[in-house]
Amino acid sequence: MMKKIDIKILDPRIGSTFPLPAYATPGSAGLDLRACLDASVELEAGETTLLPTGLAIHIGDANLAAVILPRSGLGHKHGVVLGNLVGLIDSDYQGQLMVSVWNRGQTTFIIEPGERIAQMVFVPVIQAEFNLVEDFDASERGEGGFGHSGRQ
Ligand SMILES: O=c1ccn([C@H]2C[C@H](O)[C@@H](COP(=O)(O)OP(=O)(O)OP(=O)(O)O)O2)c(=O)[nH]1
Ligand SMILES: [Mg+2]
Repeated sequence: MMKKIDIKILDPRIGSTFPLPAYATPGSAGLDLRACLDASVELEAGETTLLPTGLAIHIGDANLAAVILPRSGLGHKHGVVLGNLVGLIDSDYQGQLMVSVWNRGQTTFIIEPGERIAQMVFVPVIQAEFNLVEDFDASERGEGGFGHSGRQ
């Protein structure tokens, strides 16, 4: 199912020099986000930097959000992941989409203008209304967690 999401172009190069985010294949879950840069950025080993995308979206529906995730090739081969591990875009956020990139690798990584540096996935959200109770209805797990059931 496709859903219309309002998008604003903040940098005139978006839509010409740098393509708008688009699904690469009909089955893609993620839209690649590009670094909207004037010049390449050298990200030294261990360094984190915040990159602009030149775009803003307004999701405008509390039952939707977007998450920004690493690209697996960048993360696995180059150690370039996200400084916040996962970015969460609230449905009422109207500012520029920013990507925090962290070079957790051992070597400098050069980010070129327009490079696809992360991906964004729209996800359904349910906002909870808390129902205060003294005791929960019993469940099979109860309070067991954190490896409670062993490793095999
Ligand atoms: O990778 C990210 C993460 C967040 N945001 C924007 C959208 C999001 O709605 C807003 C706030 O993010 P979050 O709530 O995770 O950050 P915070 O540190 O709690 O900031 P705030 O006090 O503004 O909520 O920042 C991005 O552009 N990129
Ligand atoms: Mg917040």
